[in-house]
Amino acid sequence: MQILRACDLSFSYDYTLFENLNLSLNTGESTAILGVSGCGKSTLLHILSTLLKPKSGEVIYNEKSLYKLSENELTKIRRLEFGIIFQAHYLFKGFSAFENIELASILSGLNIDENLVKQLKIEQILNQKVGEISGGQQQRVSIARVLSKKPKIIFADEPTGNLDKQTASEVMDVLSRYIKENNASLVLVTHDNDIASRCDYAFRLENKKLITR
Ligand SMILES: Nc1ncnc2c1ncn2[C@@H]1O[C@H](COP(=O)(O)OP(=O)(O)OP(=O)(O)O)[C@@H](O)[C@H]1O
Repeated sequence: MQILRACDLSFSYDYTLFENLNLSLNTGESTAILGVSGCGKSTLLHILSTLLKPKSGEVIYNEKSLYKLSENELTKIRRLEFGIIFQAHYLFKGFSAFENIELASILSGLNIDENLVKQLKIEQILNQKVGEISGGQQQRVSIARVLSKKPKIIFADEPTGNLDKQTASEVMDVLSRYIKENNASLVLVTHDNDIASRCDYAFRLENKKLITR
């Protein structure tokens, strides 16, 4: 079932990044976006996930045109229904990994999922302050934090960017299982063809459009 649709999106800074771009995301499915550095992948992800208004076009989520909603309604969707995994993790550095994840599970009203913690291999570092763990460990904590609030769509910018091949593949197992079990959707930006191949659909942002890889 379709959960999000981008219709005729255009965006430019001092030059056009994309024009009349269309994309549809379905529940239970994953989509990868590839493309050369600087082509606008992160910008597109920001537009799809409520963070940046397009110059023209619409993003329709559950039949609502996102950028026609009030800032309050948009914030509510972003906080409760969307899970955004950034390249910069925006974790609270002075808090432990556990406390960072706990903040998100409070939003979902659920306990921290111990299986998720195990699958992401972060049990050993839960009590360490985020400022004292590695970039790859922070990346996995930020994924646990996002999944703990049980989002309906996950928007992930290079979710495996800091990870070795084996750990990257395990993180993809976790994300894939999450969307199947929760009938959620995943859209991720990556430079890694192997990661893109693990998704149900893969597109390349090229010549201001999304083309099938
Ligand atoms: N706030 C901004 N103001 C002006 N230009 C910007 C801004 N943010 C990004 N850009 C420019 O827009 C272009 C697209 O950036 P974006 O981060 O979307 O690319 P990307 O495809 O995700 O790149 P990468 O793969 O290197 O992460 C880049 O040339 C970037 O310098």
